[in-house]
Amino acid sequence: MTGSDVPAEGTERGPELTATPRNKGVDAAVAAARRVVASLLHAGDGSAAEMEKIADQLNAIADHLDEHAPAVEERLVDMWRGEGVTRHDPVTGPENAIAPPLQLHGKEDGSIGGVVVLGLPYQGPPGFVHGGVSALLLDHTLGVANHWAGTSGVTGTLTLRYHRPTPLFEPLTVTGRQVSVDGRKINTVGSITAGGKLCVSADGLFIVKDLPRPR
Ligand SMILES: CCCCCCCC/C=C\CCCCCCCC(=O)SCCNC(=O)CCNC(=O)[C@H](O)C(C)(C)COP(=O)(O)OP(=O)(O)OC[C@H]1O[C@@H](n2cnc3c(N)ncnc32)[C@H](O)[C@@H]1OP(=O)(O)O
Repeated sequence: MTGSDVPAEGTERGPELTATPRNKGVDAAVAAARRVVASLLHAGDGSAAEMEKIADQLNAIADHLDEHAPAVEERLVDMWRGEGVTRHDPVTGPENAIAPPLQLHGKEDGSIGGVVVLGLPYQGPPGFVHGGVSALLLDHTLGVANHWAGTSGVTGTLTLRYHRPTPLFEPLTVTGRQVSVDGRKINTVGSITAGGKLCVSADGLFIVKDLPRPR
């Protein structure tokens, strides 16, 4: 989604809970990489594009990046710097080309939400979003909803109901809300809707567990 789009009903903007992609540095390179992933899939094997040359060019880019990368241990510490939002996760991370990315905002009623459009790389059934991708979006969104509510945990059980196929190429509203905390057990719910219609609902049991950030 771009900044000029109007958020869908029920996702009025509140505090940002996820990193805002920058239009420079690694974020810009990652945005280009996302575009390459989608373009390759769109082109397909029947494309007249010079794929061998493209493979060489992409490998040269990866070689250059690897040559200048820090050690993984160092990078892990860097990724988890601070206590707030992450920039590397596979759902919202502007540094992660796998992330759509979804941007989430906290709302006054304690819930969170965001709007995202998914393209061909996220396809499951013909023209629709892969069920596992919906699960990824919801697992993370419920996790961030817990963070927003003040008690975080790891996913113990995530139950999903797929009510109707989730469309590609249309704005999807993803929401999450912490319902209750009982000792270490956190109950959290969420949904994905398209055009006001419920596509997927999620019910999660998260367990409070201290996983220290790498330092
Ligand atoms: C993630 C936090 C990060 C914080 C960072 C903050 C930044 C904020 C920014 C952004 C938010 C990030 C958002 C991320 C979201 C992504 C979430 C994920 O992908 S999490 C990865 C997938 N999940 C795992 O890998 C868990 C693996 N499982 C375990 O580690 C354990 O099994 C664990 C902790 C779930 C339970 O183990 P035990 O030994 O600590 O606790 P026991 O004693 O077994 O259970 C405690 C109680 O909970 C129930 N329980 C445990 N597991 C259950 C389960 N799977 N389902 C139902 N109940 C369960 C038990 O029956 C017990 O209940 P009784 O007290 O007896 O009533």
